[in-house]
Amino acid sequence: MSAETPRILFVDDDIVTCRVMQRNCDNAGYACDAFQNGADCLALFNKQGADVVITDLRMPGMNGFELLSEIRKIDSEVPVLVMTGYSSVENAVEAMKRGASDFIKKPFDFTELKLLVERALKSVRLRNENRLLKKRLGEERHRFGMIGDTPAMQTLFNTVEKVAEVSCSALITGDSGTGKELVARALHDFSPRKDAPFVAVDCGALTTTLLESELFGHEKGAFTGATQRKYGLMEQADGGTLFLDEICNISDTMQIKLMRALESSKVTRVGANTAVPVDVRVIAASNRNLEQMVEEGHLRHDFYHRLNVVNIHVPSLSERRQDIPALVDAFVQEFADRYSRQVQGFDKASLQKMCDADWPGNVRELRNTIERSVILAEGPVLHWEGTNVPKTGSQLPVHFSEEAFCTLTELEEEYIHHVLRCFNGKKTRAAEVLGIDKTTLWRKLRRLETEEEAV
Ligand SMILES: Nc1ncnc2c1ncn2[C@@H]1O[C@H](COP(=O)(O)OP(=O)(O)OP(=O)(O)O)[C@@H](O)[C@H]1O
Repeated sequence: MSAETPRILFVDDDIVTCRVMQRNCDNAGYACDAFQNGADCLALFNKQGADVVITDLRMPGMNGFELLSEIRKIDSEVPVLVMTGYSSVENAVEAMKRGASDFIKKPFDFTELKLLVERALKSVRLRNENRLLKKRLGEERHRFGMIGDTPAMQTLFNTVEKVAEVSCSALITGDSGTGKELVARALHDFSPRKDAPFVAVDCGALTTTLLESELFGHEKGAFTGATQRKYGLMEQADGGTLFLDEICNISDTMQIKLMRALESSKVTRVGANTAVPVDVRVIAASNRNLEQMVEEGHLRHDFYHRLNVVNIHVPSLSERRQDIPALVDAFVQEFADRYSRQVQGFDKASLQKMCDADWPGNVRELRNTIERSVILAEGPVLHWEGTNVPKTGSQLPVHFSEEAFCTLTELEEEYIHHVLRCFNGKKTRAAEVLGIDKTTLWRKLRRLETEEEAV
């Protein structure tokens, strides 16, 4: 028997009908199990499933309607054909209402039944093919681990595909949370450099001196605290990709040093006399208008052009609202799995509100909103009121006292540390929950540390 042999479960309390049916099915090339009661059929269906179930309606014990309802609880799609010797319109209507795919009047000849079985099998085949096709289409549309069905995202995916092939520098622009880092990773993962490291540096998080030592490394004794040689990130990324995030925050001195390293493909560790050859592809990202920064003199013209060989712009979420339902679905699924929550998705009105909202924090903000909704879910259907709902006191995770007051700065410090503690010090997660980018969090923490040192 081949794996494609259709499996039929047949139920009729008359033993002769069962035997005839089995014989006819054998001859027709179906694998048929026949039962004289609904409970036995249900037990096997529960264990192995079937391609088609054919059941009589009037039977002692579990009748055909009850069997149909039980099967529908397990499988909402398997075709169930009902047979009835007491053919009445009411029975047929009732059977179809309960989810039967077809019905047949008794007595019938096998050729007649076979036609119905073939029709049912064909509809199952078509549905499966359709699903497969949709899945394939979906995979094509959701490329590089990114969701995006809109023309803007399809254009982006095509550009990523082309740019990934070559090793040129690329500048990724777009608002915070639009997915620039995902694009950078895709450029690396789909490039010939994919087996070498992808090294990301948050340029906004480090002072010029620290960034220099991070990027270029240093020799033992190069400065106080340099107790041993350190290989810089550029050397670590050798053969791979160096991702410079928040490039707009880099100082003039560093722009010059970095440009020199990129032009010569060599780095000089801090405190070293000789340069070491490196082969890195540089991808930079910024959420600021770099052309304007060049015009205003905050960014070097030559540095900007060195990075901007190809510009990949990631559109903000409000420019591609049609992607919101697919993103919502994917994030609901992701967080339902992660937090083991039995949730189906948002109700229609909430989904509409999500599609209409502005999402200044873009995909990151949408993702965080969904994560929160899934964690706090009170039932299988999620509900979202919108971003503009004022928070009541009880929703705030801090307790305010009428006797003791603190400054906003103190409150901010307290809250940042609270969130960091909740996420075991993980700054990326903390920044997401706080609704700020990583650089801003780093800056705030640096400011707090400096203030503590000064006390
Ligand atoms: N198209 C997308 N499909 C699925 N997830 C996405 C998509 N775009 C962004 N995300 C998710 O949104 C979050 C923010 O993305 P990412 O960090 O790449 O943004 P960014 O533009 O680099 O942000 P920033 O400028 O603040 O560094 C991440 O969790 C990312 O996985």
